[in-house]
Parts: sequence; structure tokens; C-alpha cells
Amino acid sequence: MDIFRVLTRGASVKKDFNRKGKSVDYSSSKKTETGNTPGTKNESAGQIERELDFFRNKRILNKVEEVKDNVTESAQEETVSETTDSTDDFLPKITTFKEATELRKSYKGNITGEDIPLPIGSFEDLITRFSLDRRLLNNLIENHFTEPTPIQCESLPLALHGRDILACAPTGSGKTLAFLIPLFQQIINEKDTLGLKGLIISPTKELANQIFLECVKLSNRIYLDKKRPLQVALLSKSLSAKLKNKVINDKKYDLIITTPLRLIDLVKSEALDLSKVKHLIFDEADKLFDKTFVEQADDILNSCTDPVLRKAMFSATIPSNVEEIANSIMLDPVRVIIGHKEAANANIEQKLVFCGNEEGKLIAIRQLVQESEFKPPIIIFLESITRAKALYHELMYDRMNVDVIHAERTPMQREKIIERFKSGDLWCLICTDVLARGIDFKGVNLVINYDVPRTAQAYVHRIGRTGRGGRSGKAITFYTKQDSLAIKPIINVMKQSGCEVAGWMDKISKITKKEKEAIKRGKAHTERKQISTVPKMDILKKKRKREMVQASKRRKLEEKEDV
Ligand SMILES: Nc1ncnc2c1ncn2[C@@H]1O[C@H](COP(=O)(O)OP(=O)(O)OP(=O)(O)O)[C@@H](O)[C@H]1O
Repeated sequence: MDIFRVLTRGASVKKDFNRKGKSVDYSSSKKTETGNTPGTKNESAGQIERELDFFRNKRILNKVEEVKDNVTESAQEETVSETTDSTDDFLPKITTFKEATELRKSYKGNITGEDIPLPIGSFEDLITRFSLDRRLLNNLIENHFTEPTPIQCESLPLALHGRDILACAPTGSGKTLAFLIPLFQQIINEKDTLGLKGLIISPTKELANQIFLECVKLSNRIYLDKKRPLQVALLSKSLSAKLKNKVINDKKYDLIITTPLRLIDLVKSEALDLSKVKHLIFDEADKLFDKTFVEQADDILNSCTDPVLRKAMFSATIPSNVEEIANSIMLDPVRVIIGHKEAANANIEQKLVFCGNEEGKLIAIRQLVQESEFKPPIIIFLESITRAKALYHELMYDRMNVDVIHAERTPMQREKIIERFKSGDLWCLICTDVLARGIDFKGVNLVINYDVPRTAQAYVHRIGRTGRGGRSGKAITFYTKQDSLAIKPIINVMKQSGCEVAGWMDKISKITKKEKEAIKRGKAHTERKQISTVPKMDILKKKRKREMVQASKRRKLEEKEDV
């Protein structure tokens, strides 16, 4: 239980994103990641914390201490000071095209577009090249973000040069900071303009909330002038109401994070003015430009009327139709691809399990529970609310520590369950695709696709809830006879991600044109039999009993009416 709690606690579990595949020197530490001094807690927990404290090298701890000292001295100071210069000796700077090519080769970066700036080799590189605000750098280091990930190396200089960006990088590779860091710097640069300057659009409330929490970390102690802190808001129901009723002035905020519908509603009721927005970011862009959201995304674009509006789209999957849309709405965009566009995160071990039929899936999951493979925390994805509920009842019946999240649960219930899962009180989370995108649970060990996802993209995002921040993870996908077409795109993702694929899988993975069309039209997924281990005879007996009770009630009523 201790191990589980430590593995799943809300605090960051970070691993070096060393781009050259070298390991970091994890020398002895002064403090653990949570700030506890080793030895003050029980030994086993302390041991585990040390193992998970990936940033526990002397260099970084010294830097954090140094930053803390500086921050207390000058919390509201804006200018970049010499503190950072002392780090020049160990932090790489990219100054030539040759160095840039080498770096890009190391992380398989494919960057296309006109006048592409050099990537950065370190966060400190941003100081010399872009006069990065020291308080922003301090906040990064204090939160143990000491080295940029590949997508950050590329996106930061691009955004700070004011370029439109279409970025595709693996799940869990740090895309959030890739758009947040330059956005904060730009808001600081535009401090003389009052009102909303930046907008981040997310497809789900959960993800919007998570991005907001990252913003809170980054904006700590940043003031735009002596009295005015940089103001970030999550567009919640209550904030919407306050803005509508003019309880809050809409000029109060510099940056807002929101889901599309809530924003459109405010704009239509003229409670929020987007005409000064200069930075518009679509996180999970392919979702926001698919048929569910595209109209709302279009409305948002039309409401942001500033002529120098900069746009950025980020996702782990960017299908070609989204690229076309991006090219039509962006100005000279730069396309950043890290790794293979159609692949899953390489840190995830992927596996397919044939279960024959629906009953076989329940047997398979119960078998997994008996085996060492079933290591919490675990997320299980299903294709519908009904099925998620049904599996929840089955596993509850087995006395498993499990809960379920889907669109029918209230925001409060969803929030509480997520908290319990993060803190380690909940071992196994069943959900629909509502949690498939963007959500950053630290240390999820296993993702189970109880139902084969409908698209290769959905698969990449679902399994991307594990193997995040440089950690490893495992994904198991159940399939039955009726999924013979649906698993073909999944096998192709596995191949692209470098997984070992058996000969028979390779053979069946070839998709004909006709099959491609069928998959597109949703024909690969026929209706599934309901989830239940109760034998058919028992279901029939129950049904007959229910009908008999109803018939008897009806008869009694008729008799009464006759009297
Ligand atoms: N430079 C960094 N150094 C260390 N950890 C980082 C860095 N950047 C991001 N992280 C951590 O990596 C994890 C994954 O980041 P993030 O959620 O931004 O991934 P993502 O690429 O947006 O994934 P997804 O595609 O699933 O949305 C987070 O816990 C984040 O705090």
C-alpha cells in the first residue's frame, strides 16, 4: 500500500527527458521532491520517494536553492539578473545551424516552414535570446522544470518570434509548457495593454482545469506592475455568471482557459470581449477541429478580431484534414513534428489480448487481477456510458477498489474521483473517452482498452495516460471476433511505435481502400453485447418474474376499477 501511495501521489513524478538518451547523475539529495528530509519518514516510503525523485541531482537542487534565495530577495523585480549567467558552463546553447540539426536529429524533430528559428538547448538559452523574465524562469526551476523537452526546445523560440504553430508531439511529452511558457512571456511583454490577451481552448473541463493549475504554478509572484499580478482564470460556471452579471469586469484577466461552448455563450451574450486577444491556443487541436467542435472553433476564431492574432495548435495526433484546416487559418505556420506522427509514446509497452467474445473480456480482466500485470494505478476505457457503468458494477461485485467517470457524473463527483485517484485512495478508474485526452495522472502503470477504440488517434490518446514524463507504462487492448476490422489501425500504430508485432498481426494489419472507408463510416464497430457475467437463463428468469409482477399489478388495478 505504501508503494502504491507514493507512486500515485499528486506530486510530480519527473524523469529526465534527456534528449540524447544519457542517464542523469542521480547523486545524493538534500530533500525529497515533496520537500521532506529523508529519514524523517518511514524507511520504505523514503526509499521509494528517492527512487522516484528523478531530478534529485546536485546541480538542480543547488539551482532551486539559489533561485529560492533570489526570489525572496526580489519577488517583484522584473529584469533579468546575472544569477543565470553562472549556469552558462553546463547549460547548452544552440548557436549554429549545425548544432540545431544535431539536436533535432537526436529527438527526431521534423520542422517545416519558412525562416525557422534555432531551437533552444536550455531554458537559460531563452534569457540571452529572448530576455526571458527571471520570475518565469524561477517558477520553472522551483517546479523542477529544469531542462526543456524536445517539443519545448522547438515551440518556445517559434512562439516568441510570433509565429503560428502546428505542433504534434507524443502524449506526456510536455506540450502544455510548450505553449504556456512563451504565452506568459508575451503577456508580460504586453503588460501595458489592459484586458484579455491570451486564450487557451480545451475540449474538456478536466483538461482546462489541469492547464489552469499549471498556469498557477507559472504565474506565481509575477506582477505586471507594482500592484497588478498577472491574472489567469479558468472559465468556470460561476465565473461565467459573474462576468454576465458584470460582478467582475472582463478586463480583469490577462489569460483565460476554457472549453469552447462556455466561451461562445459568454461572447454571444457580450459579456466577454475577445477583440484584444493576441494569442489563441487550441490544445488537443484535432479534437477541437473534428465534427463535434468545429463550428464552435470557427465561432471563436471569428470573435478574435485582432489583426495580429497569433494561433497555435497542439496535439499528439494531427490527421491530414486538421493540417489542411490549420494551413487555411494560420499565417505562414511552422509545422513541428516530434517523432512519428501516427505513433504512440515509445515508453509504452503495447499488447493485444484476444478474448473471443464479450464474456471472454470479463474473464480476461478477472484473470489479469490474479496476475502480477494488474499493478495499480490502472485506467480502463470503455466505449459508452452504459458499458462503463456495467463494468463498474461487475468489478464492484468483485470488491475491487474501483470507481467510474463519465459524462453523466456531476462535475463535483468527477473532481472528487480524480482527486482520490491522484492521491492513491482509488486504484482503478473506469472511464469513457472523457478522460482520454490530456489528463496527466502521474505514474499510471496500466491502461486497459476494454473496448477497442474507434480510431487510431483515440487509441494513441487513451494509452497516452500512461508512460508520461519519461516514465514507462503498459497498455493492453482487449478484442473479440467482432473487432477484426477495428484492430487493424491499432496494429498499425503499434508498428509505427516500434512495438514487436507478430507475423499474423502484420498480415492482418493491411487495410484495403474499402476497409478504410468502412472504418471512416464507423462500420468497424458493431453493437456489442452487454457486459454481464449473469448467465442468460438467469436474465430471462428475472425478466419473466418482472413481467409477472407487472401483470399481477395490472390485474389488481382492473379488478378495483370494476368494483
Ligand atoms: N521540461 C520539463 N521537465 C520535466 N517535466 C516536465 C517538463 N515539461 C513537462 N513536464 C511534465 O511532463 C508531464 C506531461 O506533460 P504534459 O501534460 O504537458 O504532456 P502533453 O504532451 O501535453 O500530453 P498529452 O498529449 O497527453 O496532452 C507533466 O507531468 C509535466 O509536468
